[in-house]
Amino acid sequence: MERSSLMLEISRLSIRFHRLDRRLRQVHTETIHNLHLTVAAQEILAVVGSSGSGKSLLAHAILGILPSNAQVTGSIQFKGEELTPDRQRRIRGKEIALIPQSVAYLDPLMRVGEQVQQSVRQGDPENLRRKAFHKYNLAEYVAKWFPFQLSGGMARKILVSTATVSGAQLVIADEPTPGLDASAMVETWSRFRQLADDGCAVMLITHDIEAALTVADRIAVLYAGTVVEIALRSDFAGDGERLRHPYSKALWRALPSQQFRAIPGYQPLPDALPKGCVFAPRCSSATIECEEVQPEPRTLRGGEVRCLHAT
Ligand SMILES: Nc1ncnc2c1ncn2[C@@H]1O[C@H](COP(=O)(O)OP(=O)(O)OP(=O)(O)O)[C@@H](O)[C@H]1O
Ligand code: NI
Repeated sequence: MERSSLMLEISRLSIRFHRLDRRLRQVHTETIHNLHLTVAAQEILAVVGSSGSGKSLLAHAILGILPSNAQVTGSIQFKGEELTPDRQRRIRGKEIALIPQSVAYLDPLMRVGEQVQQSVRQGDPENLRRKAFHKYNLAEYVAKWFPFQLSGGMARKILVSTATVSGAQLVIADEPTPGLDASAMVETWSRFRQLADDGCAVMLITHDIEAALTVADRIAVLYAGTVVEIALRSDFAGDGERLRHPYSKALWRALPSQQFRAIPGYQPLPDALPKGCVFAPRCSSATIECEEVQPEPRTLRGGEVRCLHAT
């Protein structure tokens, strides 16, 4: 991918939490470690991973809204320049927009139409808000409502509309579709496609790999706080033979359409990570080396993989 078209470039990102244990000793848990990924303009990158794999933390790190006991190391670049805390504050909600996982992020004291209109930076706010409402079949009078009057699905539509009318160049959507009916879901995906086609970079965070495959160009597979593979959408086919990492293959084969072949075991918790490859304890092809060494990401067949044995 051409460097100039890269909107977001993350390398060696780690997030550690400090807290005191019962004996008032400092303990650290590393919830994201040595994570790499890129999102280019005109691209939808899906970040998939099971609950607790670090998806929301990744989004919050990019926006600079992690809790104060989180320590971030590594590099996050936006349009080729480091995202410092100061720059994050300046461009958040403007050049970079978040569709948060929780509808609790809506301002409870502001009418929802106003919330959507406030995020518009280019064009006529009311006109853009009306169009967004129309596409989502939201009645015009809903604009005057407060968040507590909305159903879960309506609140979700407001959140997506707020981000998509903002004119941001990078949109990060953290599980944007729970509570949406099928037609609203299709509308959301087509909005994201439209944004990307207009030059925006979209990062779609989801645990729903099938949903990701309907809309994403590339898929980053997150496991225990790190990206184990970046695959192309077309790699998720057949029996998963084109996928590079054993965990991605396992995710694919566990889907209902692929006969639910789940692998035994659990994703390790941040405070009990294995010494070597994070997936080694569950991997049927793991060797002694895998238990000792953390594999670095490497390019393979047009994607990326973090596995010593992938071919
Ligand atoms: N403020 C915090 N302090 C300590 N640990 C945290 C904090 N917030 C999150 N974590 C831990 O970081 C890990 C990743 O959390 P995160 O919310 O990013 O997961 P997720 O992939 O978004 O999950 P889900 O799909 O359920 O939304 C979890 O193990 C969680 O317990
Ligand atoms: Ni989350």
